[in-house]
Amino acid sequence: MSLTVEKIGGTSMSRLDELVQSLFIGDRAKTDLYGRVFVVSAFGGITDLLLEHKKTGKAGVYALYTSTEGQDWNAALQQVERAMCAEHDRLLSHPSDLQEAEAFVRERINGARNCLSDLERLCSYGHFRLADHLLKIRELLSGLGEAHSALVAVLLLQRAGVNATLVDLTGWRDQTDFSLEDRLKTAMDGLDAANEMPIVTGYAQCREGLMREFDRGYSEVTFSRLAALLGADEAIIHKEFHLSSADPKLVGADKVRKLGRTNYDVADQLANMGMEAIHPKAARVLRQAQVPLRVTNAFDQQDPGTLIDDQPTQSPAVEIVTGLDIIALEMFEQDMVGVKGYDATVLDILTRYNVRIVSKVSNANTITHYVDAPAKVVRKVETDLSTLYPSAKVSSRPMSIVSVIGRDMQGLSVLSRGLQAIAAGGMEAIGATQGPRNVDVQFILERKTLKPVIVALHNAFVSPAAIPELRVA
Ligand SMILES: Nc1ncnc2c1ncn2[C@@H]1O[C@H](COP(=O)(O)OP(=O)(O)O)[C@@H](O)[C@H]1O
Ligand SMILES: N[C@@H](CC(=O)OP(=O)(O)O)C(=O)O
Repeated sequence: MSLTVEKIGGTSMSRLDELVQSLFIGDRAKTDLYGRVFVVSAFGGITDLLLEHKKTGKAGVYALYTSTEGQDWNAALQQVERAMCAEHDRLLSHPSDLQEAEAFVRERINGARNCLSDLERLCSYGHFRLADHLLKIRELLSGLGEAHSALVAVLLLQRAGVNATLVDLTGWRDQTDFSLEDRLKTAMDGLDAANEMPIVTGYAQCREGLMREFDRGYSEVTFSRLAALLGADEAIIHKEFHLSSADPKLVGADKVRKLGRTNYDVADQLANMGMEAIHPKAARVLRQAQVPLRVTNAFDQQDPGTLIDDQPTQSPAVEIVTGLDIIALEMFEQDMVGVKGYDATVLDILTRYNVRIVSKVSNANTITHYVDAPAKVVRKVETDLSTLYPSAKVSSRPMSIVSVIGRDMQGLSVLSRGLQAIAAGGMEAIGATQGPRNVDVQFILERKTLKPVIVALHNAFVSPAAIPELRVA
């Protein structure tokens, strides 16, 4: 029997009703239903409400609870409860399923609320510090989202006649101290994948702390570790769209092309640009276990999607254009020339505030980091730098970055052609960089031009009108 481990992301989970009749069942014979283990994310937007919004940073329950300003986390938790119930009310129809899902949400949300209130009370005494428990709280809250979506999927599938089994790795009321590997092994032990369909929570409670090691996007880590552990024939990530030459929502679903084939190098560049084809740490696990990875469109299961492996391409080409808003953090110091240590100090401070660096440039007296972090955090970095280097000019500015990416773009003059395409669209690049490895070219822009520049570069390099050697066949 072949075995696949398959992950469904949050955006697709919210369309679970469509997936039951296509991805999960489709036109499969009864026996072909099995041999597939599904790892599921929380419904779209739920983890954002539980923790903080992944893109905007807007505070969720976790961020409110841990802020020092005494904010109303309880109201936010009620909002999560309402959002979860709205999801399963929309998806389930059988009264007993609805009842079960509602009771489940109530039990877990009340449990979490009690934990948070008790801890708050405890920490009002000097001996107990909230700071010692931050990670535990983050883990506790995260698990609620995946436990709920997995249960709803199981209820829907069982109602459709599938022998689906809930595999809850969230450690709810479980005292055992498992490593991730042991939690996965124990949960899978005794399951008969040939005759049942395990629906596994993308969050797994473990000694290492999934959130500490991997933070958001953690369900891909659970997915990859499970695929490696079970020696899966293939690991498959189902997404809302095919992995495409640009965001279909931005450029138009009819204008983008499916990648079809790419490699982990490109996947890493995408992750760096915040467009996670796969969590980089999950990619490494699959690479090492030699499990092939496929990214498909959850709603187009006739199509094999995109295979990601370690192979270089035969012919240079542009594969994808993607971008994001960043902040340019600049330190100008006349005395920097020829003196070592400035860079290391900036890095130390950025690390301390957990600021994600997307790219950087430096010259004789200026170091600029293009970072993906809330403005509030960047301001703290600026203050620390100004205190350490009183004669330096430290500043930050909102900007955007667009990257043109391909396994090999040797000889394609992407930098100069890209600048021409931007200028031809009446826009301007503030900066541009190309490394000697020829896998990406980055353009730095004013924020208002992010979207039109992605469209312009996609037109120039990928659309049917683009010069043939620039795009993937
Ligand atoms: N190059 C791209 N190919 C496909 N989707 C993309 C691309 N760039 C951005 N997206 C966007 O990514 C969004 C999230 O999709 P998906 O990865 O399925 O979410 P999730 O993390 O919930 O699985 C989609 O709505 C799509 O608009
Ligand atoms: N729900 C979690 C885990 C995850 O991986 O989600 P997604 O597959 O939707 O990116 C998050 O938002 O971080």
